[in-house]
Formats: sequence, C-alpha cells, structure tokens
Amino acid sequence: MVKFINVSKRYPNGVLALTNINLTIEKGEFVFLVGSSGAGKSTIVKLILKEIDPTEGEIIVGEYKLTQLPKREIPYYRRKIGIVFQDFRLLPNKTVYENVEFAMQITGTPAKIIRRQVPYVLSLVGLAHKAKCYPHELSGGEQQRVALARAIVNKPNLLVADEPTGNLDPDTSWEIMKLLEDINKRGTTVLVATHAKEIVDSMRKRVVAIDCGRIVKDQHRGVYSYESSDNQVLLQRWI
Ligand SMILES: Nc1ncnc2c1ncn2[C@@H]1O[C@H](COP(=O)(O)OP(=O)(O)OP(=O)(O)O)[C@@H](O)[C@H]1O
Repeated sequence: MVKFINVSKRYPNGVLALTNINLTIEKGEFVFLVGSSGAGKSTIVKLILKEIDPTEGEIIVGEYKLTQLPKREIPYYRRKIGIVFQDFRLLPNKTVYENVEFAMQITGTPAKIIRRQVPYVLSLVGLAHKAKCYPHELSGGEQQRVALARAIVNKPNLLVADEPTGNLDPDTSWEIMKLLEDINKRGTTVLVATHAKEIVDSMRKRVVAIDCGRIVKDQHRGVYSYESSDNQVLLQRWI
C-alpha cells in the first residue's frame, strides 16, 4: 500500500529531515509512527500526501509512483487518501452534514449516493444527531469525529492521521483511536503519527519509531519507547 525506498529529504534551508528511509506498509495494516518532536513524522506524512517531494528515493502509494506523478493529477491522487490533522480543518460555515457532503461533491459523486453515504458515516462516528450543527457548536472530540467521517466518506484505501489526538483530552483521544481501529477493521490501511504514548503502548499495533530522520525501530505489536540515537551511541560506548 505504501512503500518508501531509500528516501531522504533535505529541506531548502539545508535541514536533513529524513535519511535513507525504507518502509513498507501492507494493505490492511494499522501503523503508529512515533518519535520525538522534530524526528521527521510530519515530513513522512507530507511526502505521502505529495505536499513535498523527496530529495532522493522513491515513494509508491497504491498504484501511484509519487515521484512520477504529474502535478495536474495530484488533487485526484489526494482524494483517494483519507486525511486527518490535529487541528480538524473543518469548514466553519458548513454544518456537520455539509462538511462531509462537500467531500463527496468534489469527487463528483451522484446526489443519490451522497444522501445514503453521509448519514451512514455520521452514524459510524456516532454523530448522526449532530448533523445540523456547525463546527463551533461541537467539542474538540466531536469535531475530530466529523473530520474522521469526512476522511472515510469516499472509502479510501489509506487513511493518514497526523497527530489526530494532539488537541484532545485523554478520554477523547481514546475514543478517536478506537474509531481509527474500527475503520482499520473495516479494511482501510491506517497510518497514525502520534505522541500518545499510553495509547500506543496499550493498543499493541505495529510501531515504527523515527529519531533524527532515521527509522530506529519497527516492531509488530509494539510499544512507544525506543532508544534515541544519542542513547544508542552512549550504549555502544558502554559496551
Ligand atoms: N518546511 C521546512 N523547512 C525546513 N525545515 C523543516 C521544514 N519542516 C520541517 N523541518 C525540519 O525537519 C525536521 C523534521 O520535522 P518534522 O516536522 O517532520 O518532525 P515531526 O517528527 O513531525 O515533529 P513534531 O512531532 O514536532 O510535529 C525538523 O528538524 C524540522 O525542523
């Protein structure tokens, strides 16, 4: 589903954000991407969304070779991926229903299917009763559930969430992660970049840890913690 082959990214200011990343995420997997601030998580997410291009290497998402994807096709490519951000990014002047409906309208979905699918995904995230509310009338957790409904309404094969619980309290964070797990169980591949250590530790999913732009751990049924490269150097000196 997602393949990074020898990917490095240097930003124009010279910062080397990723070094020689090799990562394969199979269809149907649930993967946590963890690492301290500045480790390179968002850079990986931005590369998958083709907001930026790698300096070296190849990225393949589904049937798309991203380095060869023409600019004009990028919007169509992105519509096939569900995306959730820390700050929800809902349209403030549209209701809950309209926010989700809009995501289907821009893909040219027939009205009849929209009328069936929008209430269905709103009920999946437990928000059917809030369909007529505006984002400012919702709690943070509810807004994120709308964002999740919007992300899955077009039935993407891949859902990418960048710090989806960063603005939420612990209980609400759990609800959102459980919803992501439900979505994964229905067949969507899910990649979640997160700092939510307790949740990562108890969900026992695949955990990919990056530190200073390198993968330092890739563990199935893993936990959050990892040795940072500084610690590894220290350890090597001790041994
Ligand atoms: N647009 C940019 N221009 C220059 N350097 C950048 C840019 N974006 C990120 N960086 C740098 O690249 C490195 C990786 O940043 P990235 O945002 O991927 O980290 P992160 O793991 O997502 O961090 P956080 O958890 O704080 O969001 C950092 O050193 C950061 O300062």
